[in-house]
Amino acid sequence: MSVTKLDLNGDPSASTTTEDPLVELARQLLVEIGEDPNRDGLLDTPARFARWWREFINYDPGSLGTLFESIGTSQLVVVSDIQVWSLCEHHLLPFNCSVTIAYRPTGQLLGLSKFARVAHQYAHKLQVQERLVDQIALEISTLSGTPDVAVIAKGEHLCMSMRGIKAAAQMTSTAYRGEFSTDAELRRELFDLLRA
Ligand SMILES: Nc1nc2c(ncn2[C@@H]2O[C@H](COP(=O)(O)OP(=O)(O)OP(=O)(O)O)[C@@H](O)[C@H]2O)c(=O)[nH]1
Ligand SMILES: [Zn+2]
Repeated sequence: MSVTKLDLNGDPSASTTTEDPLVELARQLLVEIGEDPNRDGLLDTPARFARWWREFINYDPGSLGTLFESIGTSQLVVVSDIQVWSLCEHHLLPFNCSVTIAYRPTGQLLGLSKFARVAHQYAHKLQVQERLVDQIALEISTLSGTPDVAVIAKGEHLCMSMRGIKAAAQMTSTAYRGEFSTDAELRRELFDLLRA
């Protein structure tokens, strides 16, 4: 794993390729936990570690901008059970979430795949689950021009199940924007749909 540093004066021949600092960090980590980074099985591990971190934080959601013309109704649209992985910012351990996004497209219609792209985009950061749902809801609202957005996520955090209290549990967090935060009837409609 290497990082290419471009010459600041714009001379491409002066660019240098240096090792990603994450590689050395991983070697040090292995030493600290009593491992030998030079043993056969671990030789490529620091480079793999660096690659996975870069892959995680450099997630590219691709195109988010595809919008379709409004169909002129305020029907409820729900995209449910989008599976994402994120990292808890307290322990740097993974948590998985099943994310459900609902909106009333009074503005424009958002392409179906964009809901998953947005969910992954905000999962690919150090997170707490409450902020994850908030950020997804705001982004969907901004992209679609629709104030009425709800995001519900159900997650299991390895920092809770594999260490510490060692209790597997599901955490549900919600973000309601626009009418979803004021209209109990609309929320009930959403819950009924999710149960159906
Ligand atoms: N609210 C919330 N808490 C989280 C999330 N992810 C992890 N946590 C919790 O963050 C807390 C961090 O608490 P600390 O007491 O500082 O850390 P700790 O000593 O490792 O705590 P324990 O996990 O209880 O062993 C823990 O209670 C975690 O379970 C999250 O997404 N949302
Ligand atoms: Zn944690």
